[in-house]
Amino acid sequence: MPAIETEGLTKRFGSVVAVEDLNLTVEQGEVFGYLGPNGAGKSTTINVLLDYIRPTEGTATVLGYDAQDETQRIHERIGILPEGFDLYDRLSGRKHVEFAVDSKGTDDDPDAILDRVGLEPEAADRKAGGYSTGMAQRLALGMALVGDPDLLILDEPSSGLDPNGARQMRELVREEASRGTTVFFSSHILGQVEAVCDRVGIMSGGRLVAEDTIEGLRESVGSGSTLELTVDRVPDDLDLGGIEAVDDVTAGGTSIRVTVSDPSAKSAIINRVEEQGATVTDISTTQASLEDLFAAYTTEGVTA
Ligand SMILES: Nc1ncnc2c1ncn2[C@@H]1O[C@H](COP(=O)(O)OP(=O)(O)OP(=O)(O)O)[C@@H](O)[C@H]1O
Repeated sequence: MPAIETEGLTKRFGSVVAVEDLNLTVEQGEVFGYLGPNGAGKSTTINVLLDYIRPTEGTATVLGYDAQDETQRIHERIGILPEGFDLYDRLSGRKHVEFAVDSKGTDDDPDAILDRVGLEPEAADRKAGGYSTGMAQRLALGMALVGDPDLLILDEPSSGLDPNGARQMRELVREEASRGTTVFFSSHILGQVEAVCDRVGIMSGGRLVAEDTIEGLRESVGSGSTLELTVDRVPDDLDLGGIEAVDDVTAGGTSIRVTVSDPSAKSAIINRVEEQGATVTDISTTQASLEDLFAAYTTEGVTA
C-alpha cells in the first residue's frame, strides 16, 4: 500500500485548473520532495490529501484511507507542518507541544520532542509570540512529530531557517525516515530537497511533469554534466565538432568548459583537445544541480 496515491486528481477553481489529472504515488518509507514554482498546484494537492478542499475529479488515498471519506483515520496517523501555520503568541512553546499531545491523546514527553527539534528548555518556556521564524518553524515541526506519525507532510519546512536550522531540519527528516516514517516534503529550497529526498515530483501549471530520483531526472533531461578542463593554452581553433554528446563549449584563459549530455564522452573530448596541441593539466566534472533540472522541467518544456 503506497503512503499517498492519487488517480486522475483534478481541482479547478472556476476557470483556474490548479491540479490536472494528477497520478502520484509515494511509497511508504520514502522521503519525497514535491517541487514546483509558485502557483504550480502543490498546496492544492496537499489540501486535497488533508480534505481541506474537495477535488473536482479523481481520487486520493493516504495510508490506504480515502482522503474524502476516511479523513479522521488519516489525521490520526499523520503529522502536518502546514505552510503559514499559526502559533498562539501568548502561549509558550512547551504549552503548544502539550496542547498537541493532549489533542492527539498520546503519551509523548513534550520535553523530548522540544529537544528533538532543537528548542532549549529556556526557549521552550518563553511565549511563542517572541520567537524568531526559525524557532517558530522548529516548534511547528515538533507539534507535527507528536504521536509518532506514519506520514509527515511538511509544506515548505525550511523557510526562514538559517543554515544550521536547515541542516537540523535535514537531519530530522532523515531520522524520521529511518524510523520508517514517510516524509512528503514540499520546498522551494532545492539544495535542501536534493540533500534529503529519495525521489522528487515536479509540478508545473497543475501537471506533474516529472516523478523520479534526482539521478533519473538527470538522465532524462540529458543535460548531465559540465566538464571543465584546465589547459596550458586553449587551441586557436578549438573544435569539438563531431562528438555527439557535446552540447556547448566555452573557453577562455586556460580553461575549457564543455556541457555534455553523456559524461562518458570525457575521454573523447580530452583526446580531441590534446590532438589540437594543448596539454590538459586538470579535469573536473560538475553534475547538473536540482536547480538546473527544475529549470529544465518548468521553463523549457521538457516532459517526462
Ligand atoms: N482557493 C482558491 N481559489 C482560487 N484559486 C486558487 C485557490 N487556491 C489556489 N488557487 C489557484 O490554483 C493554482 C495553484 O495554486 P497552489 O497554491 O496550489 O500552488 P502552489 O504550487 O502551492 O504555489 P506556492 O508555491 O506559491 O504555494 C494557482 O493558480 C492559484 O492561484
